[in-house]
Amino acid sequence: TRSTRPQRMLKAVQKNAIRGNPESVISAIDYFCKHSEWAMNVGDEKGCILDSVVTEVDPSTVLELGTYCGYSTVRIARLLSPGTKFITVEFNPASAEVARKIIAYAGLQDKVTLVEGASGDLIPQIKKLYGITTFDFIFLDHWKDRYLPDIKLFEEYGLLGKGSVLLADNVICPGTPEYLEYVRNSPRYESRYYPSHLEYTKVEDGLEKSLFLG
Ligand SMILES: CCCNc1ncnc2c1ncn2[C@@H]1O[C@H](/C=C/CNC(=O)c2cc(-c3ccc(F)cc3)cc(O)c2O)[C@H](C)[C@H]1O
Ligand SMILES: [Mg+2]
Repeated sequence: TRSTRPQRMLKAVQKNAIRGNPESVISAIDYFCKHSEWAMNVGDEKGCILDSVVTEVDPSTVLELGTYCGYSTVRIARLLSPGTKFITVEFNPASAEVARKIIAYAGLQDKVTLVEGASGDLIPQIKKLYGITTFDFIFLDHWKDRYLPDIKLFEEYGLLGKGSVLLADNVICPGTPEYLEYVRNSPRYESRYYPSHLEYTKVEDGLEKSLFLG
């Protein structure tokens, strides 16, 4: 049967990247998306903003919602200090399998815990299952209508501490209007918009960084 786009992306990584070299894995995926098939990775332009926020926060605990093929997982994991706890959540088994292979090809499998399942099911159990009290950095890149319900779960289960940083992809395209309205109007967050473009295109998009004030 015909391969899937994530499988073709994995093949491109295995063919064009150097095993154990995260930069080459990132470049191989960006090249594939620019010259072969567009895919919904955060991409190189927004990826640089992601890199700068991760570097600035230098988190001890990280959560990513929506692993997809692992592109942003590799971008984040390559910047983390040793001993950082990084959990990424993906509920599509086929995506999770491709992501595991791409993360492993980059040599970052020991830095990442990929959990297969739905964020809504996992979030209430994270303290118990992983011994994490609060997250220093959270990257939201899953279904856009789930950003708001999930941030409310973070609050409900006490997973945010003073200074926790949330970074949300696609706040313009496809857009996350309810989430934006919430973080921009809630007195519990200080939000800032980083203008950019939809991955591999000239379409306007951007990232919203929200600092939890406690
Ligand atoms: C239980 C559900 C919630 N809990 C969940 N728990 C765990 N994993 C979850 C959950 N919800 C979803 N996922 C996983 O995350 C991935 C899904 C990611 C979704 N991303 C987009 O839709 C998007 C679209 C465009 C775009 C822009 C313009 C266009 F023209 C076309 C496309 C651009 C972008 O940058 C985008 O990130 C993966 C496929 C899916 O299995
Ligand atoms: Mg995205």
